[in-house]
Amino acid sequence: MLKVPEHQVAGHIASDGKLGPLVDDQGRFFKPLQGDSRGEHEAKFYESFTSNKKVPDHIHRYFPVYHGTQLVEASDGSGKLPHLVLDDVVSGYSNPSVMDVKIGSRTWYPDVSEEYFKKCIKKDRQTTTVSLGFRVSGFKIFDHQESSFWRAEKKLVLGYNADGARLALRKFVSSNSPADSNLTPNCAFASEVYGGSNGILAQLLELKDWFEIQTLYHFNSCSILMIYENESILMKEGDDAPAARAQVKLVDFAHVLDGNGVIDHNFLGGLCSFIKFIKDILQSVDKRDETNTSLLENGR
Ligand SMILES: O=P(O)(O)O[C@@H]1[C@@H](OP(=O)(O)O)[C@H](OP(=O)(O)O)[C@H](O)[C@H](OP(=O)(O)O)[C@H]1OP(=O)(O)O
Ligand SMILES: Nc1ncnc2c1ncn2[C@@H]1O[C@H](COP(=O)(O)OP(=O)(O)O)[C@@H](O)[C@H]1O
Repeated sequence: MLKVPEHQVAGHIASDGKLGPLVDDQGRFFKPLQGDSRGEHEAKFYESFTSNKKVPDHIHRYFPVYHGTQLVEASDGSGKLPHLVLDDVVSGYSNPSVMDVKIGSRTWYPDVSEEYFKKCIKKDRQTTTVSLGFRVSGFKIFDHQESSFWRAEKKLVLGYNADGARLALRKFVSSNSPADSNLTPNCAFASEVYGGSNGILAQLLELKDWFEIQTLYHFNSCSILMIYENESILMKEGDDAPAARAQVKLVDFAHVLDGNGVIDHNFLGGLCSFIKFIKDILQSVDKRDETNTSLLENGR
């Protein structure tokens, strides 16, 4: 039995009879092949990428595993439609916080129609795509006060300026109430989620190393998904298991082009800018912790 994904944070959503992705209870994510040949294009990308021996093994883990296409009942009631069958990257999590960040300082690319170009550039200018090289597309976090999920409103997210994006990235790793806009995010989970040898920053840096040299694909309009587990994060003490299980995944390959021997400077530039935001948060948290420690040591 397929159902609407509980943890989807952006893109086309299968609610109110609309066409969107579905999930099963076996950890599979079914994304309907979009019209305008975008769906076939995405399927072709997955086929090429999956079998591409030039892509290093350690890079494959940043992409959802692809299981081909399958005809399944579409969410909009229009009957059976072909869907991409992917691993559901959040299926192993009980209470995942998830954020979708679209990378690049432009979402259009050479040879698109004038109409598509205009649509993209308008959105790129209205959001932080042009100014920062990335935009937050959507996120949901676990509200530890309410023991329920809190979802950022799409309209507000798409209206973020640089400060808004920075605040969202801090909020994403905070334990204080996300619903209260007067509270300064405490970044309680920053070190655990963004930092450490397996954290988000380490994964982004590994991806950056590859993007600095890869000339196989140009990842136009593609997103980074950040995921972490909340279930055990607050009761981690004394437990050696990595509580946060922070993960970076790349999704949405409807607009990927052949790299033709040229690095993907649009994605790489955006990724570097995004990394700087994450580093700054970690630095500010380290500084705060140092100050608190020295205050404690001085008995104040
Ligand atoms: O439909 P919209 O206006 O919400 O735009 C979609 C975008 O939503 P946004 O408003 O930027 O969050 C959406 O962005 P997200 O996936 O939400 O980041 C995509 O850009 C989508 O195009 P495609 O599936 O990548 O070809 C976009 O879909 P198309 O309009 O290009 O079909
Ligand atoms: N393999 C996956 N597993 C789990 N969730 C996914 C997966 N792929 C996408 N998603 C969710 O769906 C959202 C939209 O995906 P995306 O591929 O960008 O769709 P669209 O083409 O409609 O924009 C993402 O923000 C994420 O929340």
